[in-house]
Amino acid sequence: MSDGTPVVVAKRVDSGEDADLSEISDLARAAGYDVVATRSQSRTEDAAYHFGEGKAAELARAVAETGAAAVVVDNRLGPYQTYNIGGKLPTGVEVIDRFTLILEIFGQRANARKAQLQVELAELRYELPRAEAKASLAKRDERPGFMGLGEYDESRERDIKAQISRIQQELDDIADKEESRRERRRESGFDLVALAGYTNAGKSTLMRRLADDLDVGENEGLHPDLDPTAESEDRLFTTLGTTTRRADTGTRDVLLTDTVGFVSDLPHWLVESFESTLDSVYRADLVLLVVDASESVEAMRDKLVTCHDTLYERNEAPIVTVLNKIDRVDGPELERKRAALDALAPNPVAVSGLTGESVGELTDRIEAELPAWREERLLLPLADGAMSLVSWLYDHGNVEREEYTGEEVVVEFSARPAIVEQARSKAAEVRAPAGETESAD
Ligand SMILES: Nc1nc2c(ncn2[C@@H]2O[C@H](COP(=O)(O)OP(=O)(O)OP(=O)(O)O)[C@@H](O)[C@H]2O)c(=O)[nH]1
Ligand SMILES: [Mg+2]
Repeated sequence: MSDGTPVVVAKRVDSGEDADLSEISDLARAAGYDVVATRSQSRTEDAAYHFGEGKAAELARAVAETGAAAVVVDNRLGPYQTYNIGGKLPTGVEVIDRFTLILEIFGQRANARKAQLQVELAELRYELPRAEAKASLAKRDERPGFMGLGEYDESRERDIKAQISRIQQELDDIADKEESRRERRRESGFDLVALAGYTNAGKSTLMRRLADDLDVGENEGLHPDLDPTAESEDRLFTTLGTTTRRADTGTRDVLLTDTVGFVSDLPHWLVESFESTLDSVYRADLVLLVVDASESVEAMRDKLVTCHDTLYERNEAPIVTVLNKIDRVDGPELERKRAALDALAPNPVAVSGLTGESVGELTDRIEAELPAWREERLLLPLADGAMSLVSWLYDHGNVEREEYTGEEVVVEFSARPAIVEQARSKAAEVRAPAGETESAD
């Protein structure tokens, strides 16, 4: 849709030298736009135009010179500011703010039903205050078609609210199903580890490095929703949905989930719209917070703060910070960055997902940080069911010893506490199968 469409990118900062236009340009390119010009301004926000009125006129000239079809603004624009800037531009030229742009990218990449619903929900939440503004403008000035949203219609706000609650309901149902799936996976002895981090930090690359090469058929048999692929590209928001693969970290059976990256300056409602996707992070047993260590300390710090803010309220799991891309950083520089970021990223693991360097240290650390397993020893008669219990223990925990002595078998194993409880009742069942107990009558 927007492939190759020329756009002008603009950004305002309150003070200081030049605004950094690199991330917003990357986002525009990720949406498929061709960035043909950039403009920035350092001044306080203008109530009417956001930029100074002179800068708004300069944007219009840049559009005319380059034939751009839209102006992409990195700042948070109010509905009236969007309208006023639009009024300066040649007719038909759109004003796109940071959130609309991100929603556009998400919309293009949303394949699964859940992702589509989340994008739709975010779009509606974005539209609601604008529909309200449009209503009041229409009443005041009788200007129909404000911001290209179509004719003002009395019932539009009510429609939006009804759609929001319908989608919210459907997403809640999906979230419930996913929560029970996480519980089933835990009951089957898996630990759930999630990769989180800023977009483009290298999560998907690390995922492929950690995932064991179980063939897909076997993967599918175990868990129909496991996905063998996780794309990587030097592009923002390559990953949108969630991908889960098995990883062998030594003794534990880990299911590793890769998901959407974080990005700064997102309004609350946008993050909320992706809540059920982020649940795979919030409800994991351990979170690996991936940071691109090849960037400047300042960029790393800003991105870490964004990640912590996103995780802060709802995350329940311990966090291990992973400094990634160390193939691009020399030893002294890495040490300097590690020290500078010590407060935000205590005791990090430094790896390269691309070359595999130090990935072994990471798997050791994963094992060390996962919730502790309990040790247990069971003595079973060599009766019906004993062998299937032993193989169940192999599937759900870590069997350390298995010894046969004539009529009995001794198994020593470790597993998560819930599994140990289940094993005990299964063992009681083997010793005295239901219906065959002597005291039955
Ligand atoms: N040099 C180097 N490049 C890496 C490393 N890990 C990832 N990259 C590159 O960084 C870019 C982003 O990697 P991805 O794995 O797609 O990052 P991501 O965090 O999944 O990104 P999104 O899904 O877009 O949020 C790609 O070009 C990777 O090849 C690394 O350890 N070293
Ligand atoms: Mg990715």
